[in-house]
Amino acid sequence: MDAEGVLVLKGVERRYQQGSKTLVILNGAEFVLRAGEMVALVAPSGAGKSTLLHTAGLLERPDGGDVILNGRACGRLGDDERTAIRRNDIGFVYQFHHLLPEFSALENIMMPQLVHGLSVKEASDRAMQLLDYMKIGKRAQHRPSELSGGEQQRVAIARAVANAPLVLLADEPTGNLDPVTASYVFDALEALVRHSGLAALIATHNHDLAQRMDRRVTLADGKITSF
Ligand SMILES: Nc1ncnc2c1ncn2[C@@H]1O[C@H](COP(=O)(O)OP(=O)(O)OP(=O)(O)O)[C@@H](O)[C@H]1O
Repeated sequence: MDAEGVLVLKGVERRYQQGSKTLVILNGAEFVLRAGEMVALVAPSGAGKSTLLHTAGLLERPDGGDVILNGRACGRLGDDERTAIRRNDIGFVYQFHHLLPEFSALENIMMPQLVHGLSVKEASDRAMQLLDYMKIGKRAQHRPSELSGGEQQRVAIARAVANAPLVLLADEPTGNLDPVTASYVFDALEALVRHSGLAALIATHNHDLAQRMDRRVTLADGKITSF
């Protein structure tokens, strides 16, 4: 691993073209996420939080600079390599759960593990363990539509960590929940991250949740700063 951190952004640039206008979203962004660390990303709407998470998570390619995961420079790798790294090393949680509607909670969590080459028994055991850990073991056979919003998000979180990634990236993981449910879901997320020693970067508008993380960063003028 890079001695500096599990995820390192070095001078990352990201621009979008809107007609004749160039929007500069990331402008030499520097960031280090260390193993076991939970960092809150708090910034106004439109500041570039999703862009940052997508670039750090190899869903988008930086226009300049580099994203270094576990010591490996990933910015200029080909699509296949980026996809493989994403599958193995990065877990994503979004504001909306994006679970597959026709599959049960258990099956949704098993899916990435089966793609990863685990046997059905191994994947099922691990998925059940995660559901129990998230205190929704009794909901294992329910489809997403049969779960509450908070339960759906717990399943999405369990799915994101099922492959034991190095880094968890979350984009407003509780943004769609009422404050009480958000707090419970965050409890479960935090317990899981702490228990597994994952490094996590979590975008949130919720200042109470941000306060519970190890440190807080923001985005201003395309740069990442602590506050
Ligand atoms: N594919 C794209 N093409 C053009 N502009 C884009 C694209 N994606 C994002 N943008 C613009 O880049 C800026 C940053 O967007 P981004 O979604 O990263 O912000 P955000 O901080 O996550 O916002 P929110 O909190 O509202 O989700 C916005 O002005 C957005 O309109």
